[in-house]
Amino acid sequence: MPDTEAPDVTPYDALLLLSFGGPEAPEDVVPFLENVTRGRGIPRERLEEVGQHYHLFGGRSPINDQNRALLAAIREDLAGAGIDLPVYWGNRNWDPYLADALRQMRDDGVQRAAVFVTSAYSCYSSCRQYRENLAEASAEVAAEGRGVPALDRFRQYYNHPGFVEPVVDATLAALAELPEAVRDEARLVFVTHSIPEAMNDASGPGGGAYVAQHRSGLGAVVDRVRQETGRRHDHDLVYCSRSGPPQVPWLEPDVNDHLAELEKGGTPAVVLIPIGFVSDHMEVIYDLDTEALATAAELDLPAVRAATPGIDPRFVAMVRDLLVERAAAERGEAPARPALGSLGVMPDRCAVGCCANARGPRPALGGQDS
Ligand SMILES: CC1=C(CCC(=O)O)c2cc3nc(cc4[nH]c(cc5[nH]c(cc1n2)c(C)c5CCC(=O)O)c(CCC(=O)O)c4C)C(CCC(=O)O)=C3C
Ligand SMILES: [Fe+2]
Repeated sequence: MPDTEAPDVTPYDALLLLSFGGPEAPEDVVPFLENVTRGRGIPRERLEEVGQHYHLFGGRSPINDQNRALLAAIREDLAGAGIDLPVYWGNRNWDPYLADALRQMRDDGVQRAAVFVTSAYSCYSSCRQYRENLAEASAEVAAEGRGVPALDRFRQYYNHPGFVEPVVDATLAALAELPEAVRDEARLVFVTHSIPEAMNDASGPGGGAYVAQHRSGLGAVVDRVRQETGRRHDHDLVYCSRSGPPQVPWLEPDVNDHLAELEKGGTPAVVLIPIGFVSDHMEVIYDLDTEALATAAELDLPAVRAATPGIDPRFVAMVRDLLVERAAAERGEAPARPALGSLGVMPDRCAVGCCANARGPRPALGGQDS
């Protein structure tokens, strides 16, 4: 970039990619599931079933390779913008673990890092739990007596144009794959991870943010699709990957049940849009591509699954935009904060009590009280 100056990322001297992690070999599957579900009361049968999903794909989750690709793309994007910043990667549930990433950062002399989490929405699982992970790993590394970098987690980005625009294009591409005769009447079925109703009720600063954010974000997608096609497609928000004991209510309807209802009601075709996922996780390749598409085929309902953002250049550039935005804010400036839809921008630091942990308060970084 000869003519433009590199954006200022002071006070940051590193970027950290924080993700879920996944098994990479058959022998990893059980220990991985134990890490995920420790103390979360998930029935044995559900764990065995989910283990089978992983074994169907050779015991290897796609998520770590997707994060390796994202890491490479972020590094390339930052370098292309003239930003010279090391990028680290750590997971909640599998190697490379978050605490090891923080140790490496400490050893490399990192003082203050910005944190990008591979999860776009507010709820305990997708937001506060990561903030607890940051607090716990920081405390673990700090206890070694050689310091630990300060960590600032980015705001939620479900409504950032860099997330929404790739979903719009993926929806248009999926519509184009449907037979022309049914394309105009195709229903847009947005899918996200189910969570317990109580977790949704406690999500965000005022409660209910998980569902509200999905509705607002998918509304922006539907509007943009209409601009491109001239049609406002009927649409729904439905759920996949329900877990937990049967007596605990989770968000419904399940995507498979919903497809059966749509078919009964005469819907001629559907596009499945995994709006809750930033890349093709196991939930996408198993719950949607394997299970839901099989349900649609049984129903004789034409269905196409839209792509996730993955390493779309706009999604990758969004990470840089969030970095530059947050750096400016931390320097006391008032940066532009792009956001689509009706709900506005989420704060850089979560409100006190936001996305409460059902099992009681635990230390969490990135809050107004941390
Ligand atoms: C909201 C949400 C996201 C989206 C936000 C984000 O991306 O973080 C997400 C992502 C993911 N969830 C994943 C995997 C699992 N989630 C589980 C369990 C659970 N998820 C929950 C919620 C979420 N999960 C909840 C409320 C539970 C019940 C237990 C608990 O209350 O904690 C279980 C245990 C078995 C089961 O119960 O199904 C597994 C194996 C993977 C990796 C996939 C891969 O390998 O590609 C990813 C990206
Ligand atoms: Fe999950």
